[in-house]
Amino acid sequence: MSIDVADIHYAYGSAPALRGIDLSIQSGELLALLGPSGCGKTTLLRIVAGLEFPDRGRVAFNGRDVTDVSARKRHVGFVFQHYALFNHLSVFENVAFGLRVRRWRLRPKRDELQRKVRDLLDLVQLGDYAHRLPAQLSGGQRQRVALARALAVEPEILLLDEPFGALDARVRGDLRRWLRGLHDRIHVTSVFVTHDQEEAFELADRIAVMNRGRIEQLADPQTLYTQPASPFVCRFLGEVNELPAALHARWSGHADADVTAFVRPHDLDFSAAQGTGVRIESVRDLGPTVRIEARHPALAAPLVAIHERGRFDGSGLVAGQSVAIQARRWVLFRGEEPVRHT
Ligand SMILES: Nc1ncnc2c1ncn2[C@@H]1O[C@H](COP(=O)(O)OP(=O)(O)OP(=O)(O)O)[C@@H](O)[C@H]1O
Repeated sequence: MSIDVADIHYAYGSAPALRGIDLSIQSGELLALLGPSGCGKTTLLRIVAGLEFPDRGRVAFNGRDVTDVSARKRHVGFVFQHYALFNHLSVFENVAFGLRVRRWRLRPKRDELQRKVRDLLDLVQLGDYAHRLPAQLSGGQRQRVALARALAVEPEILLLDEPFGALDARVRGDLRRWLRGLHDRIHVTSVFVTHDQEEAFELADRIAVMNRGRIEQLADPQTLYTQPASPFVCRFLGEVNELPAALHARWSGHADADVTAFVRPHDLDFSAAQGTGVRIESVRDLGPTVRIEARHPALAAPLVAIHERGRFDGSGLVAGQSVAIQARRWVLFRGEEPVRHT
């Protein structure tokens, strides 16, 4: 089922949270809403769900206007960061709950309900845990129960709000790969909220980067990374060096004084060279890579390069060494506007 959101505005009292959101999500797509805390991700998700109603704008599912339709009638499944499973009910009963409370016409018969819940538990790989209580599960297992419960009513849209936010990094990584695999099998149109760019990149078909109630850019991960639409998007996607015109003119061919080159640490190279005025301040061993910070007399912030270990070993780069800098890739901005490569 496709989702179309048009010109959505929403304010909490007099404080605007969404300021003109347009977004089209294709049927079967997995879309991430990515952005810093407070940018409006959750509010937008709740409007799609029907838990909030916009001050202005429309929401449509498969072309049908649902702006004024209640959450109950929108047939969407939800998973939240702290999903309130019923602690006194078994895993099986938690998943069955959504089916038991359906209107009697839609409520499955006993055998069918058993089969359905079993199938769902197998789908989330918890078939052997049906009789356990939530307290006897790990955090990751609990989130999978929450997902099975959301899927039980066969939603055509699945909405996930930081579903793995409360879990440790390792489990998060495992669960998001698992969720991606699940989505590839069941293809339910899904929207998930995250402030973690790595999570968005690994999971999503497309990512909407939000900032202060607006979408700054909507694109697939690769386009977002290689052609960020604004300095904000570029900074939000990870650490980046910002080099003024005079410094990068040599590589970029842009002598334009207003242009700034944004260079990722792994696209910046340092090499030992005398008399450049750029000095290494610190070298930090990160295992497979080495993080090197250098001080340029014209820049307030240190320049950061990340070198692969193979390239670093034997390079003679140590604290105090004077270095030449070279960028392999960059994106240019003139103020807030991207400058396209010619
Ligand atoms: N119930 C509320 N009452 C008043 N203001 C609210 C309420 N909920 C959210 N806001 C404000 O609306 C803005 C958007 O909030 P929202 O929760 O949508 O952001 P978010 O991007 O999901 O943030 P986070 O990543 O921290 O959850 C924020 O400035 C927030 O302070």
